[in-house]
Amino acid sequence: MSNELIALGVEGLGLDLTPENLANLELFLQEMHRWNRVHNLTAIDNEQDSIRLHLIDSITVLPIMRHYLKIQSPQIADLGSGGGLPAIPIAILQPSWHLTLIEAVRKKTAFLQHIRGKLGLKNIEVLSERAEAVAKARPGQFDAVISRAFSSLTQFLDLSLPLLRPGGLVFAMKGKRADEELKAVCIDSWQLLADESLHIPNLAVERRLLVLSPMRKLPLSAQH
Ligand SMILES: C[S@@+](CC[C@H](N)C(=O)[O-])C[C@H]1O[C@@H](n2cnc3c(N)ncnc32)[C@H](O)[C@@H]1O
Repeated sequence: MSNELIALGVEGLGLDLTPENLANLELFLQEMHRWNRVHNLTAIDNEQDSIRLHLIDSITVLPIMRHYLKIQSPQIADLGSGGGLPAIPIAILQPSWHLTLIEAVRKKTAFLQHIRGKLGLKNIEVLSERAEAVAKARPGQFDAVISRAFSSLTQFLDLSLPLLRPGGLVFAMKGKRADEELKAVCIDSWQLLADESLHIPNLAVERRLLVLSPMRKLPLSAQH
């Protein structure tokens, strides 16, 4: 695996990556492969697929997130982070954003802590907990919640709602079943702000990023 190999895919995304960014992304992938061999962190073991499917997929969301997250240092929760996607690549490329990685399986959070130290990522925290528990323990603390391959859209929205600050956003990384999943979402409770197609260089798979915001119900006294 080389910097050039990663650059081949990320060039097409229009992100201005520094040599340090590329070195850190590469180190992350190397560590993932190393831990995968021992702990089976992810299902895909082929290096080329891994680069495209995991890493590139995770950073294609960045331009859209940048567009919607206007504040300087948003607090973002990644539910069901697994081996660190999409949170680790985002944290590498956006050092001013703070990411909370929530993952229930301990061997995975051990890997995430290892990555935090290895890459010197000061802008992430790793919680070895179920998202349901964090939703209760830390209500209203996040400007955004994101997930990739975590749960159904409706379950993800239900879990995200208590975590969000007023004005907070949900970013749902989805594949071709997005339309079907959107039909199940209560339109009185959620507004779909964007449904963006993600283009992954050299790979013909349908990937989409849905951006949603909760409709806050007015208290009865404020309704006419
Ligand atoms: C299919 S993996 C996806 C991991 C990563 N987001 C990715 O895209 O590679 C789903 C992850 O969610 C975690 N998970 C499932 N339900 C969870 C919950 N309620 N709270 C926290 N983590 C959960 C699982 O342990 C697993 O690591």
